Amino acid sequence: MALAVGMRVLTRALLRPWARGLRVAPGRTGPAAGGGDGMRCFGSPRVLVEPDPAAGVAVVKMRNPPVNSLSLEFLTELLISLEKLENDKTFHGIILTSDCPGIFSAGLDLTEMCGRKPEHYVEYWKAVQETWLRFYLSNLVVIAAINGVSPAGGCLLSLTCDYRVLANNPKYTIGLNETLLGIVAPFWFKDTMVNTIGHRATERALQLGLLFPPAEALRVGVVDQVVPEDQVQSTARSVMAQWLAIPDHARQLTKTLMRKPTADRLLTERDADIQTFVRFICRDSVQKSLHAYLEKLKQKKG
Ligand SMILES: CCCCC/C=C\C/C=C\CC/C=C/CC(=O)SCCNC(=O)CCNC(=O)[C@H](O)C(C)(C)COP(=O)(O)OP(=O)(O)OC[C@H]1O[C@@H](n2cnc3c(N)ncnc32)[C@H](O)[C@@H]1OP(=O)(O)O
Repeated sequence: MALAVGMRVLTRALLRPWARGLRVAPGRTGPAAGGGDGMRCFGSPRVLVEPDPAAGVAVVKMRNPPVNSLSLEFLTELLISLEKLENDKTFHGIILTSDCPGIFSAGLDLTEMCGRKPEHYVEYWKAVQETWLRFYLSNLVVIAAINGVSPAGGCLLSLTCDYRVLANNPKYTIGLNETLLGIVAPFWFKDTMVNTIGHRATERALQLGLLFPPAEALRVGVVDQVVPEDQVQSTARSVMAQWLAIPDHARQLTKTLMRKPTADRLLTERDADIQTFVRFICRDSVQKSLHAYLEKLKQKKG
């Protein structure tokens, strides 16, 4: 039932005008296609997929410049790429990384949550929920090669992965900083963090909106490994090899066992969660905070 709802969201998304023609952009043979068997890169305007069929792995590169903000279009393209890889028996794992220098993802796109109509907020939030559910419950091994800053929704996306490798650069902070924007991380953002770093550390991190630099992120457990910047991709590949060496059915069932209770909570409260989001985001005070935050980002340049 829940899966059917998810499929409907995805199908509707695929029917949108801007989603048409996203299917497979003919590409070059991927540099990541180490097997050299000629399988081509594919993807969409904002998501580049570099397949390595010999290894059963695909590198999924987010390229929604300047900051990989998670707009409705971008989320839809990510979902389409994930679904395509999940439906192709060649692939057992994906490495999620960024094509935007210094930025993994700036999180949810603030322009999707500012000055829009309630119907838009409903549509956007459905896509955010769907992305979380799909990545969190994916049967594939998903490893995040975090090669840039990763606040809020960017951090959440990496927390849906099975393993996080972060580049050792003090600028590459990671965390759920929603409170700094005057907004609140929904319960499933919070639950994902609790499942990763525990209750007390999450309570502190979320209330203070902490963005952890690499050493601290490693200490608290937000990431699993910190490596020199030029070793992020190779480390993600070695970690992937370890994970793929485990019998797939046993690993998948164990992942489901660990994650299903958390996902089920959103699946059963999906509509209520949308209503909560829309009510919250439509508040004048919240809109003011978000506008002010966006303005501050823009003025930073001037
Ligand atoms: C009562 C119970 C309630 C329960 C709760 C219910 C509902 C919950 C309600 C809401 C929850 C919603 C959850 C949201 C989670 C999020 O992800 S919010 C987004 C948080 N993201 C951030 O804080 C990051 C902001 N960005 C930055 O800090 C910097 O941009 C950067 C990522 C560090 C990069 O810096 P850099 O100097 O390289 O670039 P610029 O800052 O110059 O940015 C370039 C360009 O991009 C625009 N931009 C940046 N981030 C975003 C974004 N997230 N969305 C949209 N646009 C973004 C920036 O404005 C610049 O634009 P330009 O000036 O037009 O070029």
